[in-house]
Amino acid sequence: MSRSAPAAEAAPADPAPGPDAAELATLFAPLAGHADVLLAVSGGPDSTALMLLAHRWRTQCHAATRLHVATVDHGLRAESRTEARDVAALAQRLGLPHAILDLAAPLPGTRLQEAARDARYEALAAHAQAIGASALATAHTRDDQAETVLFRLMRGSGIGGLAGIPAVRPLGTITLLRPLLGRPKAELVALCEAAGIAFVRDPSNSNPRFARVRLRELLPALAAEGLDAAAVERLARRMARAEAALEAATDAAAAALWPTRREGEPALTLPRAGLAALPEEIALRLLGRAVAAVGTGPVELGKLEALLAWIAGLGPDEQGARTLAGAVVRVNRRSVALAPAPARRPSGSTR
Ligand SMILES: Nc1ncnc2c1ncn2[C@@H]1O[C@H](COP(=O)(O)OP(=O)(O)OP(=O)(O)O)[C@@H](O)[C@H]1O
Repeated sequence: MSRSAPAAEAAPADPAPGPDAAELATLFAPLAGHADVLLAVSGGPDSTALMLLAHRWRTQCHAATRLHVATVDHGLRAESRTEARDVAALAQRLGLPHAILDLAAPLPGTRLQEAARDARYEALAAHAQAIGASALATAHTRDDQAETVLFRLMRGSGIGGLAGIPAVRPLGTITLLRPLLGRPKAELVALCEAAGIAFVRDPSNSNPRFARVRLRELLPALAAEGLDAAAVERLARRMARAEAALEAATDAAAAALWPTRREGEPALTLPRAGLAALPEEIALRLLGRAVAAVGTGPVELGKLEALLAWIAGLGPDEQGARTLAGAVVRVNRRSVALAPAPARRPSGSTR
């Protein structure tokens, strides 16, 4: 990584530009309900700004929440330890406890970015629990939100995926918070610079080997056509609203069609006519839940669409069976029955 400015002994400038006390109180309101919050700080500009702003919020708004900081050292680059120690030094100057976390196991050679992210969240969540923090805060920005939504659009995501990164979500037994999700990255970079704080720039963020990086390079051209981060974030908010309504409608359909189904039951049966009578989007979601409940987990939307189209295309007296994501789906005149697929099946046999 390259540093934006010398990792000097510069004390954070005060008073610094950025949100005032009232804005800080709004931004960090989701943290206020937790006695202890762990801040995930990589040393990049966004998370360095998160640490500065959260500290300012605590002091200026007299918040009672105790802040802790952790940096995950993935051990992938020679400089990573020094960078983690620089974050530790800044945290110390702010009076915040800091920990450097190593990964539990070496990372695989494939899907490195995804594997690193999963391992990072695991390490951060485990540390949060160990220190008694009930929430973990990351520094995702409006730019991250826009990038995620466009990336998912490119990958054929449905409404849920286009809802983007949630500002609050459960992470095991703790809560994951993203208080800066509505703020532009440029503002956070400017804030660090104005405060005289050095930050690191991860070279993997500009490595065109990664699809996300190639997409990021297209963003200025899209913004010039009006599809900027604010527009994408608005789309994500609307999608999140639609997603919540559709999930509620699916809950209602599930309650009507499986009123007696208990958690952990190995097989379930949906009335074929009841499924056919639902709006297609709700039928897809219900079928997706059913497959995930008896099979091996979430199903790709395209495969689910193909399954529903196959069911809908069967004549009233026709029957058949298909296997999807570890679930066998058997259709007869009256019902669509789902059961776990046997662990190993002879190839081609789905009946
Ligand atoms: N090495 C690290 N140590 C601590 N926190 C980190 C580290 N890397 C990232 N984070 C946290 O995660 C946030 C998002 O980082 P980044 O955008 O690089 O992650 P990502 O791989 O895109 O993961 P996500 O799926 O969470 O978006 C950062 O702002 C920071 O809060």
